Amino acid sequence: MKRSDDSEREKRRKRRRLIQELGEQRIPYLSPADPGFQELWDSSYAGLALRQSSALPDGLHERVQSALITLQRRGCLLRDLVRVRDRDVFTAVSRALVGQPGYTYRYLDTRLFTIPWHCEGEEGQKDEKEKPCCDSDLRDDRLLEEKQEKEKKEEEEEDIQFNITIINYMDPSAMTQLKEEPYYGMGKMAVGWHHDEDLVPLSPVAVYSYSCPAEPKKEGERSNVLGTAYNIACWRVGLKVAWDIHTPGLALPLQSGDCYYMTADLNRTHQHCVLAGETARFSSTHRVVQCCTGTLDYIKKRCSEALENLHTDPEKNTKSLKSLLPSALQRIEDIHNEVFEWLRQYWFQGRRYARFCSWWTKPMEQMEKDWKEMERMTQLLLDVVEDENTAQENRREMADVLLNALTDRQQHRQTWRDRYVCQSSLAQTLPAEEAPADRPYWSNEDPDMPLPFDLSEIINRVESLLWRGKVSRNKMTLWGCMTSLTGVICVPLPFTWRIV
Ligand SMILES: O=C(O)CCC(=O)C(=O)O
Ligand SMILES: [Fe+2]
Repeated sequence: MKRSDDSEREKRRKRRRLIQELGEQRIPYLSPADPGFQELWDSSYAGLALRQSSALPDGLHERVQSALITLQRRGCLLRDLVRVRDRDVFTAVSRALVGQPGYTYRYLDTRLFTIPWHCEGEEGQKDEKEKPCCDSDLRDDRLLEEKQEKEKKEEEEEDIQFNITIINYMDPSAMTQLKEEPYYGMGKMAVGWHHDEDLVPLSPVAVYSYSCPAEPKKEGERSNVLGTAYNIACWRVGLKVAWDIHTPGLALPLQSGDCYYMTADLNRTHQHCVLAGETARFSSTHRVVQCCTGTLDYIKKRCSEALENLHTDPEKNTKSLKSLLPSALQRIEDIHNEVFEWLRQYWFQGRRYARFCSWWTKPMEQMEKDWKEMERMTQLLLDVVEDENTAQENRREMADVLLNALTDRQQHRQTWRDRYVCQSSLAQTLPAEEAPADRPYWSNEDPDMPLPFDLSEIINRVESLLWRGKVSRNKMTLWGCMTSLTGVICVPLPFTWRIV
């Protein structure tokens, strides 16, 4: 958290410096009609590739486009509440994450959970009831994904499989406040400048762009009529070299059905934005997400690892911790914090997942149960640390581990509560099932919960234990020095640390 805060601050500083340097001026950017466009593309944007709509097989467009429309009609595409520069905002585009079952994708402090796409040979797929309602539609999307994957493989001879796609939708006529692109004057942005986050290094990003046909204009409305066709401003992707105000930017128009690719390390060295056209538009943005810490399998393994340290005596029906080694305790308390974050992320997005896809419901219920057991484990650790009769040699170290974990936990809880409270006003515009849920949250008197939500009182207790430990140690050292100096006791004092 600290490191990401620092890098955020650093970025803000850099951005301010660039804006100052730029003053009132705008940096030039080139579009296809401008001289030098292709040269600029070749020299400064070589990782960008375009595959025009006509180069894709017949039949594909229709299937993919109808799949996208179905997702939208079924209400699967929703605006995310993300965190940008310490503020919570709605994304201008509505989105859905579709991909490998159990995968998640993190961006702007938000973890999205996949609507699973169909996987060949998957157990659950045989059970019709378990399938997400839009699964059959997603298969079309997967065809596209397979195709793009095959093409990319041929091009790059790399064994890369896209594991997720973020599907975006926006109808500019329904948006009143789109931001102007600030550095180049490229026009209204649907998605601001960014690098795609959370990808494996060098992951290509393959984007299918579908602009819906324009509604015919009504009598009397101003339009550029060319015979029966309209000259409609089209959607574009904007590219710029990151932290550079000298290289001109590039604006690439996208006709409906075009694909563009960001290959090699373009996503790292450059930023991109999406410039709104006049009609509604979908995009399906395929990528290879880091999956080491972002899958359900991963977090389930972490839960099991933590719970292994909990021993239940079946006769007495009591629980205890198996290992009190500080390194083991540290790992478990870290897992506890990590699981809490998954739960809050999930519930912050309300019940939207359950509405059209039941895939995550059971796993999240289980995760909440596991996390409750971890609350019990923290309570058991606190008992050991506070028990004066169990003279544990590493009691101070245990208290240290506990204090660090509780301090982090308290801070996370505060951050999530703030996000929730601050959202409440924004969220009032949402249907109940999409509004953020304040979960897990409980009152301090909840008999089901071993420890309170607000940890400040416990943190004070553990802090004062450590503090008293220090005082007692200093007193003993002082006493040892005095007595050996006066010669009353001439042997070194046996010294053991004890928290009293
Ligand atoms: O819609 C596009 O063309 C790209 C969207 C994008 O940059 C994103 O979803 O990360
Ligand atoms: Fe992007």
